[in-house]
Amino acid sequence: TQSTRPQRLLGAVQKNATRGDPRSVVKAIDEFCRHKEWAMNVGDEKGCILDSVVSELNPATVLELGTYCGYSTVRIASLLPPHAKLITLEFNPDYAKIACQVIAWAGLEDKIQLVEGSSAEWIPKMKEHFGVKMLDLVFMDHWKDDYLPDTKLLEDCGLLRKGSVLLADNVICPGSPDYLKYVRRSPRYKSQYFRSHLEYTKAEDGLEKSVFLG
Ligand SMILES: O=C(c1ccccc1)c1ccc(O)c(O)c1[N+](=O)[O-]
Ligand SMILES: [Mg+2]
Repeated sequence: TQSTRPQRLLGAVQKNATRGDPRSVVKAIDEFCRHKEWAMNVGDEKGCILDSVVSELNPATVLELGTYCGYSTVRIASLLPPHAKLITLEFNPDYAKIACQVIAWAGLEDKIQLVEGSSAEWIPKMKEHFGVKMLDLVFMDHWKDDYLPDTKLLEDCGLLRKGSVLLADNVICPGSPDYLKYVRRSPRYKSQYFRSHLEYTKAEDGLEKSVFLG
């Protein structure tokens, strides 16, 4: 039977990356997506912006919405301090199965908790089910129409504190106009746009970093 693109991406990791070396996993995926098959990872260019936000924040608790094949999951987790935790939610079971193996290849299972399900279902369970008190960083990279409702859900569930950072991928392409308007207009956020390009292409895209002011 035909393989899927995520399965081929995993194959490239297992062929070209070194077990236990997260940066080699990131590099193998970027090479595959740039030279073989495009895939919707945050990619190398926006990935460097992501790295700088994570390194500057040094978060203890990170929530990623939209795991896909685990590229940004591995990229973020490789920069976290020793006892920090990253919870990543993925709705698509086929993606989750691949991401689990990419995360294992990188040797980051101890830092990452991969949950299969919807953000709407799991955000309200963060505290009771994962023992999460507050989120220091939320990386939003799932369905673009869910960025805004999920942001309001994070607020309503009391998961954001003064200084919590929302970092949203694809605010231009494919775009999340309602989310962008909300965080840029709201007095409760200090928002900043990092201009870049859609992964592995010349199309404009960017990351929006929004600090919750409490
Ligand atoms: O929605 C798409 C998309 C739309 C159409 C075709 C392929 C992908 C997409 C494109 C780039 C992204 O970085 C990304 O995160 C997504 N996504 O699905 O979440
Ligand atoms: Mg994306």
